[in-house]
Amino acid sequence: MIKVTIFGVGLIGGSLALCFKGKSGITVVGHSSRPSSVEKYVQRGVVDYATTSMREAAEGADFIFLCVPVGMLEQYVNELSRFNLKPGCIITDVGSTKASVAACARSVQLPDAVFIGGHPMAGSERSGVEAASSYLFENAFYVLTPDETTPSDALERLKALLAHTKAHIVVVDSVSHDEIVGAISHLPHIIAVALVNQIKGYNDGNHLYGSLAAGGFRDITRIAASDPIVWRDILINNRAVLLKLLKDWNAETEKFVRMLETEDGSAVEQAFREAGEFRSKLPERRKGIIISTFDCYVDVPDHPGIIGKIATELGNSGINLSNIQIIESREDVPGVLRLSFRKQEDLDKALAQLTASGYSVHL
Ligand SMILES: NC(=O)C1=CN([C@@H]2O[C@H](COP(=O)(O)OP(=O)(O)OC[C@H]3O[C@@H](n4cnc5c(N)ncnc54)[C@H](O)[C@@H]3O)[C@@H](O)[C@H]2O)C=CC1
Ligand SMILES: O=C(O)C(=O)Cc1ccc(O)cc1
Repeated sequence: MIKVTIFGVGLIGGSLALCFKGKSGITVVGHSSRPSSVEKYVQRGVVDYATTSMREAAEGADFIFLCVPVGMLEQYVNELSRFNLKPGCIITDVGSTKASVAACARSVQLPDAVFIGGHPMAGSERSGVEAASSYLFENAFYVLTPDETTPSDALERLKALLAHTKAHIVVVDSVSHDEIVGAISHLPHIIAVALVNQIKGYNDGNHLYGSLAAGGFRDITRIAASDPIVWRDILINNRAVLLKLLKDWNAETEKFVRMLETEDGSAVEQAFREAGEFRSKLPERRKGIIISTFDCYVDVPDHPGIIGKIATELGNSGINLSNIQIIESREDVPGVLRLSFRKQEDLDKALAQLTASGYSVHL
């Protein structure tokens, strides 16, 4: 039996557990310091076994995944170094930053064990085991950050296990990882939060800002709803990279200030043209780090059970719904449901199915 231990069975740890559980020869063990969480993991069928004992979870494990907030990773690595780990045990993490945990693992004596940093570049603004899904990493990139001391057979064993996630493995050095992911994920999260808070300030004076900000504004700021603790740790940990990126960001917004002050319409045009051109070349079909959803809106009569009815109808037709939400902003119809899908194909199927069942559906 291969024992895979997960510390921090939340969105990412829970999703990994679901990818491995039930696969032949694998037993998944979850750890939490809270007894009520341990019970919940087993009840929900996310792990085969769960314990509040770090030692029991770690000892005998072939693979250990650290899936806790970035600020806790070093503490966990230090703690693991005090246990009798199984010879050949692979310790990996899923933190959104890689350089500091790699440096910590290098400085700590981990007899018989090998540390290889990791970062599944998929997730969502949701958190906790309730949001975990075995499909989360499918077709996404999964970065591994081995260094020159990493034994190649250990890297291959980790890659073989991660094949269960159906993600595409990419090997990058930890410092480059933090620079690139800082730019494409951490900076956008800061911008989304700053933008929402800017509008929140205006809304305190006039509530029309919030009312009219539905739709597109909600979409581009979805990631502003991400977990505050997880993001506190990521931003503080990657602060050196982010301070440089924020300076560059200020320079970009300054360019717009100057274009508007000087009424330079052709410079505005050029900025949109350049951005559009680069954006059109970005890979479209691979799941990116910031995941888009494919949405449609359904007018629904205001009666109990309607959400369940629609969800069941889609489920029975094999259509994977990723989110369902009641929208209150439209007053001209009895009720509107926003249905979100991860794939265009599922959205297309849902449109056909619900229209055939007599619902009024719009994009
Ligand atoms: N949220 C996302 O989309 C992604 C997150 N990550 C990384 O994965 C790790 C876990 O993030 P999520 O699964 O999103 O978070 P989560 O909040 O869903 O899960 C965190 C887990 O760590 C446990 N934990 C242990 N000590 C904790 C402490 N001191 N404070 C808070 N929680 C503690 C929690 O009980 C929970 O089970 C983080 O390092 C994050 O940077 C990586 C890829 C995507
Ligand atoms: O919700 C989204 O689209 C994200 O951006 C999720 C995410 C959060 C943190 C990561 O390190 C990787 C992906």
